[in-house]
Amino acid sequence: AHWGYMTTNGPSTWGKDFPIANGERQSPIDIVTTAAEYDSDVLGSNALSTNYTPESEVKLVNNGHSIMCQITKKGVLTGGPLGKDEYRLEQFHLHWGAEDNRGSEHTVDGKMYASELHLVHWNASKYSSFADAVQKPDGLAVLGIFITPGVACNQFKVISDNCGKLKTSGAEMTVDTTLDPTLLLPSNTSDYWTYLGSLTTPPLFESVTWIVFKEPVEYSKEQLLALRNLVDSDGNHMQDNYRPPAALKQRKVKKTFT
Ligand SMILES: NS(O)(O)c1ccc(OCc2cn(-c3ccccc3)nn2)cc1
Ligand SMILES: [Zn+2]
Repeated sequence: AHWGYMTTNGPSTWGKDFPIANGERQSPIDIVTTAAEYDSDVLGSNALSTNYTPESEVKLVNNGHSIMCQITKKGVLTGGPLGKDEYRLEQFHLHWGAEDNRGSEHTVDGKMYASELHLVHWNASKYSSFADAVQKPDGLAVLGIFITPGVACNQFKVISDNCGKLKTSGAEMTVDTTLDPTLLLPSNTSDYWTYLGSLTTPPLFESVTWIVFKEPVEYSKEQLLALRNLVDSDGNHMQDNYRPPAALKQRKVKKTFT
């Protein structure tokens, strides 16, 4: 049966079809803030930098386990733990709960946020495409942004206002409006945790350099409700589509702030 987030096909069953689920660098993780190591050279050498071109139209897909925005413009992420390599923005998507008290994949000292936004990039300095990079240990970089209920996020409106038209799995649509991925980021992009991990959904490839921002962004209650009204590939409400934290094993989490 197709993997999902229900009792019958959820994260505890993924190891059957994807043995790497119990691997050495799985994601997400619980970020233990006191154990994270301040690493000035991650910060010092060159600050993390994003250079995104605003999308002139927004391509949205309900892929059965999340809502995804496919990126067509050139968007580059480099610096910080990525060094000189340039990672190209491929897509972004989210994970969320049925209620505000859960929904993020990474947790901070055990705290779960209502949702988590993932901006997925692939290493264009070393590989020829996302498909080529997706299985390489330095193939991907994902920005993790925590979402907490509050004021509406204007840049996210194009997604939340169209969830109603993307109800069922496989639904796609193109919205004729601009979207600047930079405006989906928190105001503080200097303070983050970073560690080597994996895709948080099957095939769980261990190819991701994770960069999780300390500062959450706010979405309105209505925007969070719009996500919860989506329908997954089994015809159920798409909710609680998050993987719980995996074992840290022999990894260190670095931080750029004291
Ligand atoms: N949640 S997350 O940000 O960690 C995250 C990010 C990206 C993901 O890609 C799924 C995927 C696509 N492909 C693929 C393989 C070959 C060709 C084309 C696509 N393989 N896995 C999954 C989870
Ligand atoms: Zn994700």
